[in-house]
Amino acid sequence: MLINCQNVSFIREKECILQEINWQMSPGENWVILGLNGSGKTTLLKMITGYNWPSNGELTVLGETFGKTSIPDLKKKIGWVSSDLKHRINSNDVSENIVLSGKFASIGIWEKTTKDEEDLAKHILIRCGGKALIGKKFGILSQGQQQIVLIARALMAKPELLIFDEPCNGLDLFARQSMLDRIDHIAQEKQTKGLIFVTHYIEEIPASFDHILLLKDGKIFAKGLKSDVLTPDLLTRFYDNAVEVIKLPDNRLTIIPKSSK
Ligand SMILES: Nc1ncnc2c1ncn2[C@@H]1O[C@H](COP(=O)(O)OP(=O)(O)OP(=O)(O)O)[C@@H](O)[C@H]1O
Repeated sequence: MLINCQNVSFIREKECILQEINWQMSPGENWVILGLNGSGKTTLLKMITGYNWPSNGELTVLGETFGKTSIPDLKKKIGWVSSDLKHRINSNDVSENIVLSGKFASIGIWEKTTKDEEDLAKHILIRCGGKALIGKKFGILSQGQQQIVLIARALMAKPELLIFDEPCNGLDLFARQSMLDRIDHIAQEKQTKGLIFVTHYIEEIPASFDHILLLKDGKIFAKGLKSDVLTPDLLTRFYDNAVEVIKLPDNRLTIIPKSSK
């Protein structure tokens, strides 16, 4: 099991932010987490990555049970691509060095690196579609290019679990499509044991993500196979608004509010 949440709750300032979460993710599965603003997605991810500690219940991630394991070791096995990270990166660092820093799970490089490690960083950046970014400072890159660097940085650590937290935020239509294709490609190449993709938009779900977790008000509203969860009935109850589910030509799905006429 990659993730095993058993009755996990997270309480802050007397408020139950996550309530009795029961969720299992097996190796080889790719999950999408969907939920409205404030539903608890980031809180759950922070718990899985060792930044939040469960208030109740038992949480096991990559075979390590919280309370019995070294969290820094666990953090190294998980890659997290989020736009939050962009603000913490030194804008004067060149792309390949940012990728290289992923090996040490650090911001910036504070350890001596070998030529092999430097070559590997460039190789991963090229594989992620970032050949033209080598030698360029992070600060001058477009949002889409910065996301490519962050994905390559996450892969540099050879993570067992890779999390994409709203990776298409701020991307234009075409940069978004190429980002989604890239994520799909990483999934198909099975570069990690499992992937988690957080989004607000159903049409962004790449074909290789076949499991969905719906979070609502800090609770699991539904979980399971995409075909069972993304139904008009269930989503209408989830959003408290009548919606239609529409299949796009490339088999992706989208939803639109149902006309009241
Ligand atoms: N440390 C904390 N102390 C108090 N409240 C918190 C804490 N962390 C999160 N919350 C609250 O928990 C709720 C869930 O927040 P969270 O960021 O997990 O939602 P989210 O689903 O990721 O939302 P979004 O889609 O807007 O990113 C929010 O109401 C937030 O204010």
